[in-house]
Amino acid sequence: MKESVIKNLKILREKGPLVQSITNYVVMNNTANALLAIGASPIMAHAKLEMADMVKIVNALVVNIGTLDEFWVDSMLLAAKEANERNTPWVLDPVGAGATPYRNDTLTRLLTFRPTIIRGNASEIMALAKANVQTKGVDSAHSSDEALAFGKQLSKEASAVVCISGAVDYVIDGDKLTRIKNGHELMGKVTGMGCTATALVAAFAAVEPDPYLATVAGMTVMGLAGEIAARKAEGPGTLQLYLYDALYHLKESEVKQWAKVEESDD
Ligand SMILES: Nc1ncnc2c1ncn2[C@@H]1O[C@H](COP(=O)(O)OP(=O)(O)O)[C@@H](O)[C@H]1O
Ligand SMILES: Cc1ncsc1CCOP(=O)(O)O
Ligand SMILES: [Mg+2]
Repeated sequence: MKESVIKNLKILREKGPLVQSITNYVVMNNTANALLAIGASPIMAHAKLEMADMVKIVNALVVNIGTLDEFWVDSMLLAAKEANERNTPWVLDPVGAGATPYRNDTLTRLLTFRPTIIRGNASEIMALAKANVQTKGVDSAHSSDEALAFGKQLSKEASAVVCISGAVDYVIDGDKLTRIKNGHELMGKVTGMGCTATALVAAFAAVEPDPYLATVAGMTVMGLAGEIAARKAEGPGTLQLYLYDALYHLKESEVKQWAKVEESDD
């Protein structure tokens, strides 16, 4: 697993894939900068009139429903449909799933276009798997351990790779499971860390044909960069800044030494 992360980081930096995001107002700048820092090329685009043309030229797509509205939802559906038809990998970030019926209905419609990967926090994954949970807006009210069974169910039902993020990140592909124990609790104090993880996962999916390996690579790199940034940070503000530097400078030797990635049978 570690070797695959290292290989994919090298390929990503060589290829500089183009990643489109239809994402929320809160994180547009942060996720674009994180994509640049890791070596990808970001484009944020949500106009309905350019959607089909845009999806044709990108290497991966993020659909993040964080600040959805009726105009954006139309664009999201168009983009997801186009990506599905073209076999372009697309990653769904179900921000705030379970918070309102509008979010849940939109997610049900998006799922019909078969996301390649779904990355959410524990409450969001539980809500998507139809657990009867009350979520706390965009933040998780559950641990990733609590969501594991629901993540497995969702992966099978949606035929997608599912990532449940949290203190431990789980990456699930049907019966396959990887645990990633990197990251830092200060990451929970900066908005957009999950959205950034999703964007990185999309960048890896643009260069790695196996979405399971791409998700493991994206989440490992995010966790490591968060951990490295937290060593220098004095609080949430500096954590955000140091995260870009950590992504930019992340070395093969650091992945080898510090990645805590385990594939397991349960
Ligand atoms: N307590 C924690 N310890 C280590 N890493 C964490 C912790 N909480 C969040 N992270 C990391 O922060 C990133 C965002 O995860 P999360 O907070 O679950 O998503 P979201 O921002 O969508 O709620 C992931 O890379 C995750 O591993
Ligand atoms: C605060 C907020 N409100 C709508 S989207 C958003 C950002 C959520 O980002 P993340 O899920 O990565 O913390
Ligand atoms: Mg989130």
